[in-house]
Amino acid sequence: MEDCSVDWSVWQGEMPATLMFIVRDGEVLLIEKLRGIGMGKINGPGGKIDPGETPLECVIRECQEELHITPIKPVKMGELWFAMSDIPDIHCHVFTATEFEGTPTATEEAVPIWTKIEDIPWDKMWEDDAHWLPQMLEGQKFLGRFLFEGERMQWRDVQLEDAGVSGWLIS
Ligand SMILES: CNc1ncnc2c1ncn2[C@@H]1O[C@H](COP(=O)(O)OP(=O)(O)OP(=O)(O)O)[C@@H](O)[C@H]1O
Repeated sequence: MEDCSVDWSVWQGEMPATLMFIVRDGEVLLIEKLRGIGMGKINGPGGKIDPGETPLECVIRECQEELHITPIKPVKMGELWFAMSDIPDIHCHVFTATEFEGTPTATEEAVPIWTKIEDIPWDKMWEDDAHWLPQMLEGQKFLGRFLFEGERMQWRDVQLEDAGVSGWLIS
């Protein structure tokens, strides 16, 4: 991979966002995203953090809005730093949970898809996902930094456990 043109030591995401991956019985709750950034892709529920909201508050609200469920005791597992070419840079906080209230329901924003971990459809997801989601689903915390040109990943760096967590911008 070529050198990265981004100076990550001063990088600040312009758009704070969240993602949630609920895991139960060897399956993960994914969505087909019907609108917003990454429309048409498979991802976890999540979205932009509203002004005054914490990442935890945001990820719970987005699960309620997109799937009509409330995750219980979400755990922050990682940060994703996306330097983008055509949209603002995204600073995403990634959570997991094993319990939730409600029934995952299709909405105007998302269609829920329970997926066996071994059947995750990488070719329908953002390119970076294959470089941190498997590790996270095995319980490892992480910091992933990625440079995108449009929808194509140009550069990546993923740090696991303490090496990653110590780089988080928000604990
Ligand atoms: C570049 N590689 C990427 N890999 C994995 N996930 C990515 C991603 N780039 C963006 N994402 C996620 O996509 C959602 C966008 O937010 P998005 O749905 O547009 O926000 P929100 O639901 O608030 O949308 P509306 O403005 O209401 O349409 C948000 O979870 C964000 O973390």
